Amino acid sequence: MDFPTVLVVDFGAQYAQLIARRIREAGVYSELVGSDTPVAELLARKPAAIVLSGGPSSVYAEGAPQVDPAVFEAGVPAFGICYGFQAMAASLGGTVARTGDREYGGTPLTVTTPGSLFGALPAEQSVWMSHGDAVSAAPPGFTVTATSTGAPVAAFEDVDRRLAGVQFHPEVRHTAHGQTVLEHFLFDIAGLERSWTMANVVEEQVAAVRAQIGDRRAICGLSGGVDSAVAAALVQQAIGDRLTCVYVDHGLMREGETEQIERDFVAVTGADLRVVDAGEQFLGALAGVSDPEQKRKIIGREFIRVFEQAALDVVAEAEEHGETVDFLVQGTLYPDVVESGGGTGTANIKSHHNVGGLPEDLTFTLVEPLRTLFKDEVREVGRQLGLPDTLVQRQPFPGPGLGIRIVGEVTRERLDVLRQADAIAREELSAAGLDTEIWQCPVVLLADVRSVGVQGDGRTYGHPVVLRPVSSEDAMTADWTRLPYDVLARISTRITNEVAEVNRVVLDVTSKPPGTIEWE
Ligand SMILES: Nc1ncnc2c1ncn2[C@@H]1O[C@H](COP(=O)(O)OP(=O)(O)OP(=O)(O)O)[C@@H](O)[C@H]1O
Ligand SMILES: O=c1[nH]c(=O)c2[nH+]cn([C@@H]3O[C@H](COP(=O)(O)O)[C@@H](O)[C@H]3O)c2[nH]1
Ligand SMILES: NC(=O)CC[C@H](N)C(=O)O
Ligand SMILES: [Mg+2]
Repeated sequence: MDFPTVLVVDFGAQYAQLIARRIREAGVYSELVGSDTPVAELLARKPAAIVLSGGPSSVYAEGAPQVDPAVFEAGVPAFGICYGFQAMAASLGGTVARTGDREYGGTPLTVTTPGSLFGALPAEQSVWMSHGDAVSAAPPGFTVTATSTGAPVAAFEDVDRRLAGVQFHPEVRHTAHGQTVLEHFLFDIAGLERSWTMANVVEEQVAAVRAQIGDRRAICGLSGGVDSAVAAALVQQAIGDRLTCVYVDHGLMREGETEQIERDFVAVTGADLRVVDAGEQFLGALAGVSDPEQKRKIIGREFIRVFEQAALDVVAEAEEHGETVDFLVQGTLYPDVVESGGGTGTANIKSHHNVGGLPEDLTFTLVEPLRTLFKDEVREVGRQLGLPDTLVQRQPFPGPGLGIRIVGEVTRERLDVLRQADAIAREELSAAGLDTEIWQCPVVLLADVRSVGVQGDGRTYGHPVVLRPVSSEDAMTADWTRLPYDVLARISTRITNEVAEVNRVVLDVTSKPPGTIEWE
């Protein structure tokens, strides 16, 4: 590790990676490690500090993951959050119990002793809690610095030993002063300094990709989206023209997408791009399939089949013979990984085509330089690489495309209907200047639902489309965007007038959680 690194020990929280990301935001490099990592291995990495994450277990339960006191004896600064706070207390001689006073969501916190963790922050503040257990007695040597109704010991610190912890979640935005508390730990208790920026990611990843691929060849799945554009630009910097980009037109794209990629990406980067028309192949494989997970796996598999063929073509054209292309570059981000159940002990919410949807017989070695990052971090990497805002600020569009926005079987006719409705919604949202305000706005066709309408004095029996405008910072959580009524009205009128099969437009007003952004 070249930069002082804070290791976040992941006890199985959906949001553990958020902690690492907030630490990086504070200017200190951070990575996750599994909670089963042996202490010796942990310490051998010479972490600048250790943060213990939240998690679903109860420390006093049999088999619950524990923290070896050796971690604290080694003199490494440590910070516990929620479960990590409780595990720290238990390990150092404090007590943890089920208090019966659960706290979920926004909770008032009273700072009893400002100390180093709270410093000049207000004595009363709102924090985000999610616990049923609580520390009932702090370990010897610690000062209790805050309290809440359900957590008599809601924060503690032992500045001499450079140890501290909190029951609440400083990493979530809903905790008013969360980032400041985290920074107080990093800078005032652990004594670290700001030593890292997104520019370091570029340097470090370019070097890592160079070491991984060497003088061999790679192909990159390029979608025209932000993540693959940034991944491709980064790998291009590492291996130059030994990278071939492959854009798969799987027939599930939106209107104008294929033309746009040529214009935006190739013009800017001069990349070697091949466009593969695989519409027949994908639609054939999806025929008769309605189950979302099955669709995702089929799409993930067909993508790989196309990449395999493209790799053979690249080899056939290459001057040196006997070569193979063994590396596949993908713009995989951390949310794709965690939702596919790829975090340490996290649930499978949906199989993203590029992670959980990959076929078992995958022979490519994956190159995923953005795998630990969140979208806004990737946008920053893109800017560092000199990509223009038109590319870097694009709204996300999922790899499986309109295939997971048709609830029911995917057919060519249904895709045409959805494509028209989607184009109208996008056109009106752009015209209203709302593109930067919304994260993305999926338009979903409820192909198996019909409702009665009246148009031109006649009866219609058509399908509804759903508008799903969301605001988000990183796609891990989202809220539905309060679009102006007149914009909604224009979209609705135009879709029902211009798309013959659609006679109803509905608005999705669900946040994430409980809903996900895409319907499938
Ligand atoms: N049509 C496509 N052709 C080739 N590769 C694709 C295609 N769609 C997706 N991929 C691959 O799958 C990865 C994940 O897709 P995803 O949609 O998450 O990222 P993206 O399209 O690059 O960015 P964005 O999130 O902005 O849409 C991409 O980074 C890319 O490597
Ligand atoms: O490349 C992708 N392959 C997928 O299989 C996939 N599924 C969801 N998404 C995108 O991920 C973000 C979170 O979406 P969800 O709330 O629906 O899980 C949103 O931005 C979604 O558009 C995908 N992107
Ligand atoms: N979010 C957490 O880390 C929860 C910790 C523990 N399971 C509790 O309920 O108190
Ligand atoms: Mg995409």
